Formats: sequence, structure tokens, C-alpha cells
Amino acid sequence: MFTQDTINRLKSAETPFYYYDLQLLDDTLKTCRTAADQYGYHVHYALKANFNPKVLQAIQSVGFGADCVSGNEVKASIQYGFSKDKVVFAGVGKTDREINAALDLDIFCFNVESVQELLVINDLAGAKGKKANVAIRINPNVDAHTHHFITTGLEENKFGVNVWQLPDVAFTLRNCANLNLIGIHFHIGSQITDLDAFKNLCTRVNELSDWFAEQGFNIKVLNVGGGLGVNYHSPDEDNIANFAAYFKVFNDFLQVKAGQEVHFELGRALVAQCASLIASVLYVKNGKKKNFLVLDAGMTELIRPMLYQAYHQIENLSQQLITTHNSQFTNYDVVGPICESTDCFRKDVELPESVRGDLIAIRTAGAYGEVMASHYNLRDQVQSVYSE
Ligand SMILES: Cc1ncc(COP(=O)(O)O)c(C=O)c1O
Ligand SMILES: N[C@@H](CCCC[NH3+])C(=O)O
Repeated sequence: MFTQDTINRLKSAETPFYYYDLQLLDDTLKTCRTAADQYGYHVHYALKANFNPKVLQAIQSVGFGADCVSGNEVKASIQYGFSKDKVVFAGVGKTDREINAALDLDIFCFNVESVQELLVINDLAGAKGKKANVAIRINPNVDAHTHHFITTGLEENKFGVNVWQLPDVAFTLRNCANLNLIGIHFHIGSQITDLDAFKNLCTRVNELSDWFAEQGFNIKVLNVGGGLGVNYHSPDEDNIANFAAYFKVFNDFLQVKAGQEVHFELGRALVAQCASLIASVLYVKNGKKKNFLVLDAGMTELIRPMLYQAYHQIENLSQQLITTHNSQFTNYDVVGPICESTDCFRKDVELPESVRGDLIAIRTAGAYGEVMASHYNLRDQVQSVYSE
């Protein structure tokens, strides 16, 4: 919910922009930290969700590690103060240049996604006279019951090694003198709201942890990835994810052997609710079949609705200030200015009757929003405005 003061402040900035509520970010981080600390769990923030400098500064200041998926994310995490012994480097296609840079930075661990990658890291580490810590990303074939496009832990997905490939992984590890296996890593998908999916993940992790122990490997880290979802439908009533319930599932169902640490890689749940995309109504096009609100933001600023049919709550902030019980409501297709028919945030959105210049908020846009913006149509770089 935006206060009148905030709306007045937003009116003075040029749209479109992302508005960050840094207090909510801080509250979310502290809630997560407290819930994780209860079990001694380690949280790494998945930078891919949002690498806005202010967001990174806030997250590193609560002591979380960093989960990175490119050489540039590794560099950014260290630049913004994440401790290098809490930086992990994941990704299915790490280049030699990226691996070398991460080796030079002495990061904590590579999350490795194939036997081929193990061999490359072994060679590159050897050439530097180093030993690289690795965790094997295993595809647990657990259904996350999330959108098909953002599920990652199924046999049909490109990520990780499949269970039937593990004997080959074990053989390779035994023959790679420059690798030190420290952990096993999993990530079953994103925007998961059914905690049973994590329960099923725990069962698989327990089996695989036992398998590695039987093979004589000392697995120090169980990295169960991220994926905790947020409430896109009620961003005000439910603005902080239920971290306590999430971590409790792992405490209840994950078998942790003596000396093992449990690591998480949360992205969305930490940052989604703290930002909204703020746009202005450029034109109201009333037709016979449809009414359109044409905004000055589109898929170039927030692509999630177009890419995954993702729901984001849409609010008319200007009319919120003057809406009375007599206000007229109209259904609009809320669209952007981009030359693509898919450039639509949502069809048939019921909003107070809107006029040119009204401020529109597209909520829960802090994760995979600003970071996925593009310059298509040679659009300007989207700007950010902060609550403090
Ligand atoms: C390997 C890995 N870890 C962590 C994350 C973060 O996921 P989320 O933002 O859903 O918490 C992702 C993205 O889905 C991922 O691919
Ligand atoms: N970018 C996606 C999620 C992918 C997460 C990265 N593995 C989203 O906006 O929901």
C-alpha cells in the first residue's frame, strides 16, 4: 500500500522507474536471517534476481553469501562487499575465462553441472597450482509444481547431472587431483508455493547424501537451492514470505549428518515485494470491444507477464487518492508501448476510470524485473527511485 506522501513523491520523478521500498527489503532480510539462524542455516542470495547496487548492499550487510551465475555476478558480489568465502558460482555454461577469474578470486565453491565441466575446472585449477572446491548439481527429478518455464529439477531440464550419471561423476572426482568435492547441490525451480515440493526434495537429498557417503566422499555442504515463492496476488497483506515455515520443512525432513552445513540460495523471496514498476498512462483508448490503457512502460521494463504469463497486481495510484464509493470502474487491457502484440501486462484489469497522466504501480516487481529489462526498440535504461 502506497501512502499519500509516497505517491506525491513518486509524482515528481520521471516515469517509468522501479520504486524500491528499502525498509521492506530490510524487514524481509531480517525475518529471513532470524528464521535461518534458528537452525544454523546458511543463506546465499541469488544475485540473478536483482543486482541493483542498493539491493546488494542491503543484502550483504545482513551477512548472506552470494550465489552467482556469471563471471560478472561473481565480480559484482565481491565488489559490493560479499565475503569471497561465501561466494558460489553456478551455471550450466561457465566459460574458461569466467572459471579462471573465479579461481583467481578464490571463491568458496563452484556448483558444477556436468562431468565435462569437472574436467575443465580440474585442468584450469591445475594450471594455476590450485585446488577448486566443487559441489555437484544433481537433477533430483522432483516436480516443483510451478510454471513449466521456471521448473528446473526435472530430467527434461538442461540443469545439473542426472542420477544415472553419478557413477561417472564419482569416477571423475577420484581422478581429478585439483578438485575437492565439498557438497551436493539441488534447485528444483522458482516461485514454489507448495512446500510439499521441498519435502520431496529433502527425501531425494537424503538418498543422495547417503549414496555419496557410501562411495567414501565427505559431503560437507547440502545445498538445497532456492525457489521459495511470494504472494503476487496480495502484496500488502502478505508482504514477507513465510521463511519460518520454509526452513522448518528442511529442519523436519532433511537428514543432516554430523559436521554437515545446509545452504540455501534464495532470490525472489528476498527481493520480490520490495519493488514496484511505476509507469504513467500515456493514452486511454476506448474501443467497442476493449479499452486499453497504454503505459510508458512495457515488456522492456518488466517482461515477466509476457514471458511466463506471470500475474502482477496493477494499481492506479493517482485514482487511489481520489477514489470514493461513487467511483466508476472500467476493465482495461493494460499494455506497453512496444511494437509487439504480446506487450500486455494483463487483460481485463478492473481499475478506477483512468486518465492520461495517472500513475500506475505494477507490484511485486523486485525479483527478475529490473535485471531482465532490455533495450529493445532502443528504449532508455529503466531508472530506480528509493524510499530513502
Ligand atoms: C541454481 C539456482 N539457485 C537459486 C535460484 C534462485 O531461485 P529463486 O529466485 O526462485 O529463489 C535459481 C533461480 O531459479 C537457480 O537457478
Ligand atoms: N526469471 C524467472 C525465474 C527464473 C529463475 C532463475 N532460474 C522469473 O521471473 O520468474
